[in-house]
Amino acid sequence: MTLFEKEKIVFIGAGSMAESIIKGLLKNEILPPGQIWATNHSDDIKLNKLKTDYSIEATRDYNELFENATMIILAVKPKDVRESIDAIRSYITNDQLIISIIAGVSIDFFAEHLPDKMPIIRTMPNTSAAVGYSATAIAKGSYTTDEHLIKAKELFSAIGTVTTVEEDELHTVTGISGSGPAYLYYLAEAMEEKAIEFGLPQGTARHLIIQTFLGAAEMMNRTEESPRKLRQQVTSPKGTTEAGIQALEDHHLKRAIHECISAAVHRSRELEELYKPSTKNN
Ligand SMILES: NC(=O)C1=CN([C@@H]2O[C@H](COP(=O)(O)OP(=O)(O)OC[C@H]3O[C@@H](n4cnc5c(N)ncnc54)[C@H](O)[C@@H]3O)[C@@H](O)[C@H]2O)C=CC1
Ligand SMILES: O=C(O)[C@@H]1CCC=N1
Repeated sequence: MTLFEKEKIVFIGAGSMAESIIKGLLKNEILPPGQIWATNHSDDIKLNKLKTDYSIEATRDYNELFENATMIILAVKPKDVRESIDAIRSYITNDQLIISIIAGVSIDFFAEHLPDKMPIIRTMPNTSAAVGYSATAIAKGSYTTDEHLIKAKELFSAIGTVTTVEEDELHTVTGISGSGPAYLYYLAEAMEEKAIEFGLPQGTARHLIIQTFLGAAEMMNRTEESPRKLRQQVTSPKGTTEAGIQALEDHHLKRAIHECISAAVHRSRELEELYKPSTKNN
């Protein structure tokens, strides 16, 4: 018997992250499409697309949606969290498992709005889930058992790596790996723009950038060397890299990156404040 043989997983908020996770679950045959259900607020096109593309079940009939549901994955935007919790509360019992992928919103917030002793797990995946490369971090709540944790880890392993952290560490995780793909795309965007300006065909530039990112990531993965050491190995005295890195230093890029991560972490903490238990101030 597989770990998920008796599970019915319900996605609340069938948007892009839910789709990425669903894709990973099906690709890795973690559970069959018939055991995956999804709903969203009003995006009929997306709901129908999920049904057609992945053969999963999709409905806005909550009686049908929650019938025999065992795991509920909350995947709405933070701004929609109160409305979605209000809508599902009466269908939830504490023999189910709640897993949130919502940035910033605390386990305590969900606990306050759901039945007593509710097992709740909070996670932070990233969009690379769509290709099986998410760096997901996972934190448990007070009523989460080892079995819940094992199941959640198995589930998110289908879309990449899983790292267990304390809940408070999820703010930093969000600033690093949750938002991280966007920082790297931003860098790729800038590199591609300049390559094209200097006359490289877009396709050539794209390939070279992708391979450079993959190669650098693989070097970090396979060697024990620090990123600083690896950077120094590229940098010949009076060579091209030295000239390039000097321009980055002149423009304080490292400071900008530090500020970027601080801003993202700060925003995650702000979201937690907005959705503190017993507040209605969003
Ligand atoms: N996009 C990303 O890179 C990542 C996002 N997250 C978190 O994942 C969550 C979802 O993000 P996305 O998938 O990008 O957003 P999205 O906008 O693509 O999906 C959200 C979905 O929620 C639905 N929705 C809104 N209100 C609802 C309600 N009351 N009941 C049911 N469904 C409702 C919307 O119709 C939409 O389909 C967010 O909370 C975000 O913090 C986490 C990690 C990475
Ligand atoms: O931008 C956001 O709020 C979400 C959380 C991490 C990545 N995207």
